[in-house]
Amino acid sequence: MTRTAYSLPTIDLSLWDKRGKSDAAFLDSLRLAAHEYGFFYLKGHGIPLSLNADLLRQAQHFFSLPLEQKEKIAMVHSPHFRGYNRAGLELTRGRQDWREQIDIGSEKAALTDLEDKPAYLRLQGPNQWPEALPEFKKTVLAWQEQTLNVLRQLLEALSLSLAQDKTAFHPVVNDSPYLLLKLIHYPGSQNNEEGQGVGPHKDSDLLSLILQDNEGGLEVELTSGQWLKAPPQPDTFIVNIGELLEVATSGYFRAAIHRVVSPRSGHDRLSAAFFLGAQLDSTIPILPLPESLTKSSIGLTQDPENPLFSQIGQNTLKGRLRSHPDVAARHHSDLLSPVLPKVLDHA
Ligand SMILES: O=C(O)CCC(=O)C(=O)O
Ligand SMILES: [Fe+2]
Repeated sequence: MTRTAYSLPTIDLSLWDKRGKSDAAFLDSLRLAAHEYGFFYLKGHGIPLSLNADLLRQAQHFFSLPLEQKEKIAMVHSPHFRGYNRAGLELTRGRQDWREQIDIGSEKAALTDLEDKPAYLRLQGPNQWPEALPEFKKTVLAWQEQTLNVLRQLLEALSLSLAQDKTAFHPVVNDSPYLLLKLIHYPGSQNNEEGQGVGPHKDSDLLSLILQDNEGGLEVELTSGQWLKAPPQPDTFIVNIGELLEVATSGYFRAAIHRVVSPRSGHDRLSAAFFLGAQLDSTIPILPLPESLTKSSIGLTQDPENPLFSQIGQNTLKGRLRSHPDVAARHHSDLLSPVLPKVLDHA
C-alpha cells in the first residue's frame, strides 16, 4: 500500500497477478486499506484508458442533450428504476443534492406473472437508452462488463485477505449480482457558497468503483467532521467499501462516509459510479473472521433510520423505493401503504 500526498492508500491490482494470488504483502495492504479507510485508489486494474475516456465522453454527450430529450428516458417511466433524473430531485440527509444522472443496471428482460412472487423481482428489467446517441449503449455495456470483472477480482482478494476462501462471495456475486452504474453530472455552484453535489452518505452495496474526470470534489470523512479530499489521479479508480461488506465482515471493513462538493461556478464535473450489490435472492453472508481480526473491528455503525434487511432483494427494493418516491408512486403504489410490511411479505 503506497500513500499518496493526500494520504489515501493506493492499491495496485496488477501486483496480485505478478506476485501470486497468496502474496501476503499485497493482501495485507488491501486488508488494511479496507479496514482503516474503506476508501482507496486502485491502479493496475487493466481497464484501458481509452475505454474510460469513451465512457466519460458518452456521458458528456448525454448530459449536453436538451432537457426534453433527456426527460424522454426519465426514470419515472421505468418500473425498474432505470433512466434519467434531473438535478434537484434527490435529497441526502434532508438536503438537496445538485447533480443530474442516469441509472443503468443489468440489461435483462422484465419478468412477468409476478403476482405471488417476491416484490423485489420487479427490479429486473431493461434499461432506457438515449436514442440520439448510437454509441452510448455499446460503450456503457462494455465498460460495465470489464469493471464488474475488476470488482469480482477485488472481492476474491479481499476474501483471501481475511483468511477466507477466495470464493467466499461467489454465491452472491457470480451468477446475477445486482449492478447499478450511475453516470453523473455535477453542475457548478450557483453562488460562492460550498454547494452539495451529493451529501455525506455510505453506499449500500458490497463494493463501489468511481471513475472521475479532472475536476475533483470527492471527499471522504475519516474521523468525524474531518474530510479528506480524493482528487483524481491518472489512470486510477476510487474503490470504496459498501454497507453490505461492512456487515459481512462484522464491521471489520469500513463503509466510509463520502460526499461530493459542487464544482466552482463556471466549472462542472462528470463521474461514473458503479455499485456492485449482491444477488437479489440471497442473504448477506457473514464471514467467520479469525479473532485476531475481529478484535480490531470498529463495529457496525448502522443508520437507525434506515435499517438494513439481511434479505438482499428486500433491502435493495427498500432503498430504491425510498430514493425514488416518484417511481414508487407511479409503478409500485401497491407496496407503499404501508411500505415495509408489504416489502417484507415475501421474506
Ligand atoms: O460522483 C462521485 O464521485 C461519487 C458519487 C457517489 O458517491 C454516489 O453516487 O454514491
Ligand atoms: Fe457514494
